Amino acid sequence: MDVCLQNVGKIWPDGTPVLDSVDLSIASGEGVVLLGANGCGKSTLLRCMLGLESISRGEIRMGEVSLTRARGGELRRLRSRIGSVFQQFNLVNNLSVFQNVLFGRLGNDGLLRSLNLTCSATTRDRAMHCLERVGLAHLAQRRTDHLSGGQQQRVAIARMLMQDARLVFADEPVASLDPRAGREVMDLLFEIVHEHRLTVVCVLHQLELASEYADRLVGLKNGRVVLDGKPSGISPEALAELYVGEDLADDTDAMGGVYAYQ
Ligand SMILES: Nc1ncnc2c1ncn2[C@@H]1O[C@H](COP(=O)(O)OP(=O)(O)OP(=O)(O)O)[C@@H](O)[C@H]1O
Repeated sequence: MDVCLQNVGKIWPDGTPVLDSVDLSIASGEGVVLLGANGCGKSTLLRCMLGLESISRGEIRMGEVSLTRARGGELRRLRSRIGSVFQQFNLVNNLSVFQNVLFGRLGNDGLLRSLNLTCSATTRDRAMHCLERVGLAHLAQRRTDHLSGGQQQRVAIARMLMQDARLVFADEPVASLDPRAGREVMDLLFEIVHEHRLTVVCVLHQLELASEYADRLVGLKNGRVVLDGKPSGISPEALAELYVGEDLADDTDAMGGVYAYQ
C-alpha cells in the first residue's frame, strides 16, 4: 500500500510547531528509514501516520483512503492494515506470547476472539504459524514479560504478521536491544517486509543500520524534510549535517549508535 503526505503540519496545543510542510510519497513495498536528531519530530510524524496524533494542516493518504478524513468503519479498516513495532515492544506483559499474537486480529475479530476465548482453530493455527516464522513457537505459552528484549520484539513482529498488515511503522525497533539482538530483529523484520511486499517506515538512530536496510533515507530537521534519497546517493557529510546544530548529547547518541553496530 502506498502512502502520501501532502503539506503536513502539526502544532502542539501550546503553540509549538513540530512538523512543517512535510511532503512525502512512499511507494507500495518501499522501505523508508526516517533519520534525524532527538526531538526533530520523527516519532510525532510516525504517530500522525498511525492516526495516534492529529495533524494541524495537510493530508495523509494510504492507498485510496485519506487517513485524515476517514471516520468510523473506514478508519477502523485502514488502521487494521497498519502494523506497528515500537522500541518498548507495546505487548501485554501479563498475557502469553500466543495471546499477544492473537491481538494482531483485534481490529478484525474483536476482544474476546483475540484473547483466545472464542477464536477458531484456523485462527489459532495461523497464530502458531506466525510464531514459527519468528522462531518462537516453543515459547507460545510463556508470559511475555518472561522473554528477553529481542524475543519480545519478535513477538511484536509475529503480531504484525497475524494482523496481515500492508504497512508497517517501526519506531526505533532496536533501541532497547544489544547490537547482536538488534541486527537479528532488523534481519527478521526486513525479511518479512520483503516476503510480503510490505511498505515500511522505520525510525532509526543507527546510521549504519539505516543505510544497510533502507531503500530510501528521509532526514528530518526541525520538523522539515531536509534529505531524501537512496542510501548510496547520500554522503556521510549530508547525514552528519542532520545532527549539526543540535544538542551535543543528541549528536553523541546518534553517532554512538553508528559505532555500536559496526
Ligand atoms: N504530546 C506532546 N506535547 C507537546 N510536545 C510534545 C509532545 N510529544 C512530543 N513533543 C515534543 O515534540 C518534539 C518532537 O518530539 P518527537 O518525539 O517527535 O521527536 P523525535 O525526533 O522522535 O525524538 P527522539 O529521537 O528523541 O525520539 C520534541 O520537542 C518533544 O518534546
